[in-house]
Amino acid sequence: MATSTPPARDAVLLVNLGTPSAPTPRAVRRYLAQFLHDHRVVQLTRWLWCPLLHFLILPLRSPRVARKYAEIWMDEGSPLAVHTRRLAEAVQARLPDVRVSHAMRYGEPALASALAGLQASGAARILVLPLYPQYSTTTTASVVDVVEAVAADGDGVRVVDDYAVDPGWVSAVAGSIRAHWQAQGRGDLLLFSFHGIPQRLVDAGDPYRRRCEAGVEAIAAALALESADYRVAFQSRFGREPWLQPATDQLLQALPAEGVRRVDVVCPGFAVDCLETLEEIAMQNAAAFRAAGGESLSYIPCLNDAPAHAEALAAIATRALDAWRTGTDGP
Ligand SMILES: C=CC1=C(C)c2cc3[nH]c(cc4nc(cc5[nH]c(cc1n2)c(C)c5CCC(=O)O)C(CCC(=O)O)=C4C)c(C)c3C=C
Ligand SMILES: [Fe+2]
Ligand SMILES: [Fe+2]
Repeated sequence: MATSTPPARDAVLLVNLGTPSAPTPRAVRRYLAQFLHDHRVVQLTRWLWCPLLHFLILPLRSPRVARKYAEIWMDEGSPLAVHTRRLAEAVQARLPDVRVSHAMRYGEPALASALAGLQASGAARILVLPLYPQYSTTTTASVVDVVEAVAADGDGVRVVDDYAVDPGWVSAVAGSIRAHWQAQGRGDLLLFSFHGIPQRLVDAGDPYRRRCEAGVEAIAAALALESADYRVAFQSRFGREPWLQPATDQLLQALPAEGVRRVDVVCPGFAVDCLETLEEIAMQNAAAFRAAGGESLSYIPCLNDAPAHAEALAAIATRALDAWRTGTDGP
């Protein structure tokens, strides 16, 4: 008699930011509209922000950003979508007794539907693992907003809030930098570039900058780096208000005058490669660095679906699920 596999009682849902479904102005506009209506991302009041967004930002930005997506688009889709899907498969291979899937905060597969689907399938424990190593109100808290809206009492769903100094993840990032240096040679300086956020949010208590710096310290220690060997900067500024400093693009253009001819750039805030790493860093900033007198910018890819990354995330999920099952952590 044929037997069917019982549904896994525990589930892990990897959640990434999201990305357009196509490199076209229309698809980019749809994605940006959802993203930029999130009050965790833009805090302006609706009556001020909506006219600006609908009549100025979306019409002007969507075609320009669509051209950038077209430059990095893969045969199977947007790099962020492709790498996130492959990462989820790699984590699943390491957790045979748990159902692993992925969802996006903006766009598809939608986080709310993925959660509702897991609940309907009878999963007893759903562990949401946002693919943001460093907690921020702009990213992780926005995932929590959706979780709380779908699982009103929080019962059966938990969220990992941060893994900025998790030893497995730190060792995976350090290992990827070491491997890059072995294969490509080492530059004069290593730049850690993180996505920025408005300085105003950090002043109001967002721990993001501290979490980025704590992670850098741990990675630098794992690589036995001296403080002169590396710098930290923040990229991808959006809007006019002050964002975290120093800005990656400005720092890169100042480095040649300080005698830095070859720079290595790693982006440990991004779990997988995306527009902000492949286009902004590896294309745009690399060209600007050379134009400012630098010789070469060597981009160190994100962990993507590397075995060490999948192992680190699987271990984080296993620890959280074990603590949940045995009641050895708080709710
Ligand atoms: C890794 C963490 C991220 C933080 C923190 C973050 C904050 C943040 N982002 C914007 C605005 C935009 N970000 C855009 C792209 C984008 N952002 C992240 C991650 C973080 N954002 C990723 C992974 C990506 C790439 C997505 C992809 O499809 O590859 C964009 C879209 C592109 C563009 O129009 O330039 C915007 C807009 C704000 C305002 C913000 C904090 C307040
Ligand atoms: Fe609106
Ligand atoms: Fe962003």
